[in-house]
Amino acid sequence: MEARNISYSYDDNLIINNLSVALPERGVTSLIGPNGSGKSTLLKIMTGQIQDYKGQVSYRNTDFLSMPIKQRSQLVSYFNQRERVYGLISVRSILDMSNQQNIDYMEFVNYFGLADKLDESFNNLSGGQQQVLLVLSVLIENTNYVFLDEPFNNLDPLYKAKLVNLIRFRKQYQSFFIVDHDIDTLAMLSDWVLLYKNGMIVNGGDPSILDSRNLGYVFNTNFQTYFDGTGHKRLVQYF
Ligand SMILES: Nc1ncnc2c1ncn2[C@@H]1O[C@H](COP(=O)(O)OP(=O)(O)OP(=O)(O)O)[C@@H](O)[C@H]1O
Repeated sequence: MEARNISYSYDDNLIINNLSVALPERGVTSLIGPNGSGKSTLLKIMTGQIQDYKGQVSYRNTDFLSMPIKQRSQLVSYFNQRERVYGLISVRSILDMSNQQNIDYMEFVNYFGLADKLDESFNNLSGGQQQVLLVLSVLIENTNYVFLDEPFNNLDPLYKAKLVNLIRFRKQYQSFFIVDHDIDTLAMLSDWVLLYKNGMIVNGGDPSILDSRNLGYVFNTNFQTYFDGTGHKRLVQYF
């Protein structure tokens, strides 16, 4: 899937500036950049929720917006917790609504320990449980491309580890495009990292590009990198 020469403005503010990106058919690509810089906007463009952009989003050389809605919804799914609030709807109904392919989702429900919550309303879940449920409802859509906007928000270390491991398993079959501010988690999970600033991708490569110099440039603040006991490069922000 490819976005080519994308530009987008809200009112007269240019948010995305002639950006091009190609996503592979499998694996995890992450997009890292400052608050309010346009990352969610880019995801909305690539998933067809914003359509009045300049440039083109295509899948195997076919314009994405020209595809029938059904085909688009089998190709891409999108998660953004801020935009999914289900109030009194039950956990089971939320999952059933997403389950267009009739898969047995109980394995996922059990994996996240939500089996006893199936008949609870969305409002009665904790923040982390709501987050996990919503990511899960996107995963069971089982699309080729999965766009996740801040999937690790509100997750405790166990939930985070479970979600990371689930994505690691599923990336063999699907392509994930993830926006998040949890840089340490993205460094361990991603196959490719894109650094984003001022409406443009300013750097891209494997997670080794997440060093103090590149991140300092993107965020205008200070980072230090070090190697942990397992030999993984880790990153800390210092103040
Ligand atoms: N519907 C809208 N109308 C007008 N301006 C908007 C709208 N949505 C977003 N913006 C503005 O566009 C800019 C980019 O927003 P966006 O949500 O894409 O940023 P982001 O990089 O995802 O930020 P964050 O990391 O804080 O989630 C912000 O300045 C925001 O205020």
